[in-house]
Parts: sequence; structure tokens; C-alpha cells
Amino acid sequence: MNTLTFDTVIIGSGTSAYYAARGLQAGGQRVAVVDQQAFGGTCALRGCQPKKYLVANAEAIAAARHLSGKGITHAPQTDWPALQALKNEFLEGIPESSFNGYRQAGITPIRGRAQLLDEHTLQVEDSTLIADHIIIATGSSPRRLDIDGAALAGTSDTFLDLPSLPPRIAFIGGGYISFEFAHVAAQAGSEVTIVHRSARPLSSFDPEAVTTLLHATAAAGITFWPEQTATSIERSGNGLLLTTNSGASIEVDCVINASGRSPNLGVLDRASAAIKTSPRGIVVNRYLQSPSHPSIYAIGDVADTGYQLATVADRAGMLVAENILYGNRSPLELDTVASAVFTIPNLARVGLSEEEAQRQGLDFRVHKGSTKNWPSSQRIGEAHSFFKVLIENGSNRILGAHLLRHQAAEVINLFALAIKKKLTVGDLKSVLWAYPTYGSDLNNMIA
Ligand SMILES: Cc1cc2nc3c(=O)[nH]c(=O)nc-3n(C[C@H](O)[C@H](O)[C@H](O)COP(=O)(O)OP(=O)(O)OC[C@H]3O[C@@H](n4cnc5c(N)ncnc54)[C@H](O)[C@@H]3O)c2cc1C
Ligand SMILES: NC(=O)c1ccc[n+]([C@@H]2O[C@H](COP(=O)([O-])OP(=O)(O)OC[C@H]3O[C@@H](n4cnc5c(N)ncnc54)[C@H](O)[C@@H]3O)[C@@H](O)[C@H]2O)c1
Repeated sequence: MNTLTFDTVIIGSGTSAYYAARGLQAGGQRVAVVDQQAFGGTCALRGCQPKKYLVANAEAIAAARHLSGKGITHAPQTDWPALQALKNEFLEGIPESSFNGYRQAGITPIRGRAQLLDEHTLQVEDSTLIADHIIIATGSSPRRLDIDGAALAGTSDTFLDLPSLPPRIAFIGGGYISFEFAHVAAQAGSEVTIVHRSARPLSSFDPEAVTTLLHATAAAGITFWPEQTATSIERSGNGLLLTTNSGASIEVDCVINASGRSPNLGVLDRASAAIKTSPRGIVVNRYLQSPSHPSIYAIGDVADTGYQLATVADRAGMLVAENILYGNRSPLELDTVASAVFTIPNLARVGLSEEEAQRQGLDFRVHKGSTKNWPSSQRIGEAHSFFKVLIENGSNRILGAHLLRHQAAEVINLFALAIKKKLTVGDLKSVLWAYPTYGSDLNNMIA
């Protein structure tokens, strides 16, 4: 048994851990990063980045399709194995460069499964690690489906690595992953169904924008099945039969469970200290510290912050380093979190929803509409679009923006800056944006 001591040990090597480790090392600490899987974490290896390779392909196909008969004659087709090769080329080497990058930076990378024993002690395989502070950055995993035949369903990891594209795919869950992958699969030629348990999918986004996305989703050939909870999956001939609570069933070649992600709390299984958790993760104060165990901090998807986004994970990693080095002084502020679903077109939001602004009793006006008659939509054959901007009366500040259109994931960042910096309609209009661009269309959304 080997005993190693550090100032701080971080469990997990994902994006939140990266920023925490770098910050602590720069502050002079002896830091270790432990991971049981390939180094690099979800975003780089199994999430945001590889996904965008598939999305980029789908966007190219859709762009040509939307202009079919309007100056484009031969629609391109996805070569799925070649697309996978391109994505895998990007992934190759990330785990080793992540591991070696830590070492070169003077941070100790350790491979193995970590188990918390008490507030300062961890077991990693045959080693005991002792540290003044422990940061739990263990991320999240696909939620287990509690239905017959659950093991027949794949996860987002399965979809990202499919060697060939199944002709028929069903996604369980009406969230980010189902919608993004459904659009990818449909553009690549699959027959796609999304099975969702309630009437409204993507519940954190503006309902009108989501309704417009459902029109775009239907136009892309995707079937959306609302108010259907998956109850069983069984083998049927060469395929799978997915049945729902209404008794309806669908035969497909592949089922992907995208019904949400659960925090990875297995790290606490042997802990003598009762670290407080909720179904959303480890309970933390605004400094990302366990309220009952001050030597323990949690960041990223495993922390109960209400978000499972890479940007929130990164920010938490940076702040936790400051809080450990200098005493709790940097709270996690989540007032301006821009978020996008990479469907075709993108769905994006930042700031307050209409409902939230009403609940806060704010005096505001709403600018909303479609861009489909604007040149920026017409020149790309964009048939489905929606925007909604909330502007405070009196101050003329932007309170929230909700976009469903081409490049929405980029344009939402302009609104994020406006909200963060409390810019007014006048401030935004005083900028001479590059024109004609999707960014410059912002002027027409706030007028
Ligand atoms: C398909 C998909 C697409 C996504 N797309 C986006 C996007 O476009 N934009 C966005 O903002 N977010 C996106 N996300 C979310 C984003 O990936 C996560 O919010 C982010 O990666 C969380 O980072 P993390 O540092 O908390 O954990 P992770 O990156 O998940 O890292 C946790 C690490 O901890 C390790 N670990 C767990 N338990 C132990 C243990 N006991 N001992 C040792 N190691 C352990 C794991 O092996 C893992 O490597 C996506 C997620 C998925 C699944
Ligand atoms: N673009 C991005 O930023 C991005 C992309 C992918 C994932 N993510 C992150 O990862 C998280 C997990 O993604 P996700 O899509 O798995 O979860 P999600 O929470 O976005 O959506 C899951 C949906 O599945 C529904 N559901 C649950 N059980 C069901 C059942 N048995 N039958 C039918 N429907 C069911 C839920 O009501 C929910 O709406 C997201 O919340 C997000 O934070 C972000």
C-alpha cells in the first residue's frame, strides 16, 4: 500500500477538472488528477466536440437540401464511415496528450477508480491519497432506464461510435441529446422517431421556439411522439420493438436512451462522511463547497448547480481553484448562461424566459416573430425560424433572448454579452455590425 500526499486531489479529468488543476498548480499547489477512464472527460471524448463533427456534416447536407431546386441540383449524401473516420482522427491522441499535459505542467495524473474514504482520504486502487482538499469532478452518465429490455438500448456513446448508420432509430427522451442526434441521423438518411414522455420537449427553452423547432423536425422527416413513456424493448426479427405506456410500438434497428444524465456519485460509496447529495448531484454552496464538509468541493456535472453544461463546468473549475487558494471569495454566478441545441436550425436561449420575467414582476416588452421573409433566411431556404427578445421598459435593457434559426448558437452569444454587460437597445444599435450577417439581423429583432 502506497501513501501519497497532495495539497489537492481532483477526481475526474474532464473539462471542469482541467481548469481546477491548472489554477491550483499555477497557485503553487501540489495537485493530483485521478481518472478511471481515458483522460479528457465527456466533452472532449464523448460529448460536445465529437458531436459537432457529426452536426457539421448534417448541416452541410441540410444546407444543400434547403436550396435544392433553388440553384443546387445534386444533393450530397453522408458517407457515415468516412465521417466517423474524420471524427476519430480528431479524437486520436486526446487521452495521451491530456495525461501527458498534466505531467508536463507539474500536476500528477493517476489512472484508477477513486473512492472517498473520509474528508481528506481517497483510495485509488492500491494507493491511499491524502489531501487538504478534495475536488469531486466525476461528471454524469446516461440515466438508467428502468424498463424491460433496457440493456438493448444504447446511449449517446453508442450513437457517437456507430460504425454504420442504422436505417431506423428511436430516441427515448425529448432533450438535447435526442434532438441533436435525431437531426444528425435524419440528414444522414435514417428514419428517426423521438419518444418523449410529456407533451412538451426541451422544457428549458421558449415554448414558441420549441413549437417552431418541431415543425422543422417534422419537415426533416423525424417523427416526434409526445406523451409516450417507453415501457419495454424486445428483440423482434432483426430489429427491436420499442413499446410505450399507451400500448403503441415501433420497430427499429437501434434504440438510444437519451432520457437524461445522472451525477456519478459512486465515488462516495465508501465514504464515512455523509456528504450531502440530491438527485441532481453533490449539494454545494455558491463557492462549490460541501456545506457540511469544508475540505470537499464539487464541480461540473456532479455538482448540484442546475446545469450540465461544459461552460458551467469550466467556470466552476476556475472558481474552485481561487476558492481553495485564497479562501471562498469567488461565487458561481449563473445569471447569464447561454445554451444551444445543435439542431437544424439551432435552438438557443440566454437570460430570462417570458415566464421568469413575469414571475419576477418585471415591466418588459416582447419583440418576436419569424425571419423567414428576411433575405438572410430566404437566401438559404430557411422555412422555419423564430425569435423572441425581452426588453425591459424604461431601462431598455435586454432581459432575455430566444432564437430558433440558422446560426442561432453563434448569435445568442451577442445577446449574452448584452445581458451580462447590461447593454441597452441603444447600445446595441450604436454598433456597426459587419453586414449582411446573422449578427447584424439582431438590429431587426430589437427594433
Ligand atoms: C452527447 C453529449 C453532448 C454534449 N454537448 C454539449 C454541448 O454541445 N455544449 C455543452 O456545453 N455541453 C455539452 N454536453 C455536456 C458536457 O459534456 C458536460 O457538461 C461536461 O463534459 C461535464 O464535465 P465534467 O468535468 O463535469 O465531467 P466529465 O467530463 O464527465 O468528467 C468526469 C470524469 O470523471 C471520471 N470518474 C467518474 N467517477 C470516477 C471515480 N470514482 N474515480 C475516478 N474517475 C472517475 C470519469 O471517468 C470522467 O472521465 C454534452 C454531453 C453529452 C453527453
Ligand atoms: N448542446 C448542449 O449544450 C448539450 C447537448 C447534449 C447534452 N447536453 C447536456 O446533457 C444533459 C443530458 O442530455 P439528455 O438529452 O440526456 O437529457 P435532458 O435532460 O436534456 O432530456 C431528457 C428528456 O427525457 C425525458 N424522459 C425521461 N425519461 C423518459 C422516458 N422513460 N420516456 C420518454 N422520455 C423520457 C425527460 O422528460 C427529458 O425531457 C442535458 O440536460 C444537457 O445539460 C448539452
